[in-house]
Amino acid sequence: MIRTRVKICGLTRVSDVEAAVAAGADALGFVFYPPSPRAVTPEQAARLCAKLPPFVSAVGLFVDAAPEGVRATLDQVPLDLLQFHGDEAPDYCASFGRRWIKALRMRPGVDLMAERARYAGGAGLLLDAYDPARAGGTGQCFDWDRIPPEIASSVVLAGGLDANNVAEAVERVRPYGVDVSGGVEAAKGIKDQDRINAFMQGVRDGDTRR
Ligand SMILES: O=C(O)c1ccccc1N[C@@H]1O[C@H](COP(=O)(O)O)[C@@H](O)[C@H]1O
Repeated sequence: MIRTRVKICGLTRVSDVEAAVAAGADALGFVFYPPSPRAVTPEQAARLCAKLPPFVSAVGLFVDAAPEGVRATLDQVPLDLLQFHGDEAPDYCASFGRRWIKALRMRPGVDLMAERARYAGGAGLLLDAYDPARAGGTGQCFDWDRIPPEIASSVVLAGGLDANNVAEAVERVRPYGVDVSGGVEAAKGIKDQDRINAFMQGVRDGDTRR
């Protein structure tokens, strides 16, 4: 059975990090985008990462950040992977000497095959809903049928996932991984252990059907 990887994003509290790890998350996301209600400082993120087990990855999320800001964050936080969620160019993404993924917001008309070729130097693509007013973390789904079947197994699916829809998402899309933020929260930036556990159960249910 294929095991869909899970990233839980937007962690701001040690207790939420512990709950996500205990539930079996593969990766934890830390938002370095000040306008987000889930934003953390490098100092906070360093504390949150301090007790991560060896096989759980720390992912840093940036949105069109100044390169010196990304570098300063990397000096303080042991990030395993960078997630670029804005309009960053491939050369920018590759300039930090760290593994990275590119988030693509599913704008009308986006050509995923062309974008995949454009960002081929990265570790993968994350697909999120498009909202012209917000950079991400919108809690909205997009039409999963827009994902070309030939790339589905390599993408991370995001956008509006929660315990109620993630099993269907995994079964239908068959992605490499899923990413969730709002769907496991009690309030913005405050995760809920029961929702995390229910989400993980949904992923496993989807895995048994994919
Ligand atoms: O979480 C945020 O606040 C955020 C801000 C700016 C860009 C991306 C953000 N989060 C990412 O958005 C997607 C979907 O989140 P949700 O599950 O719909 O709430 C996910 O990749 C988060 O990492």
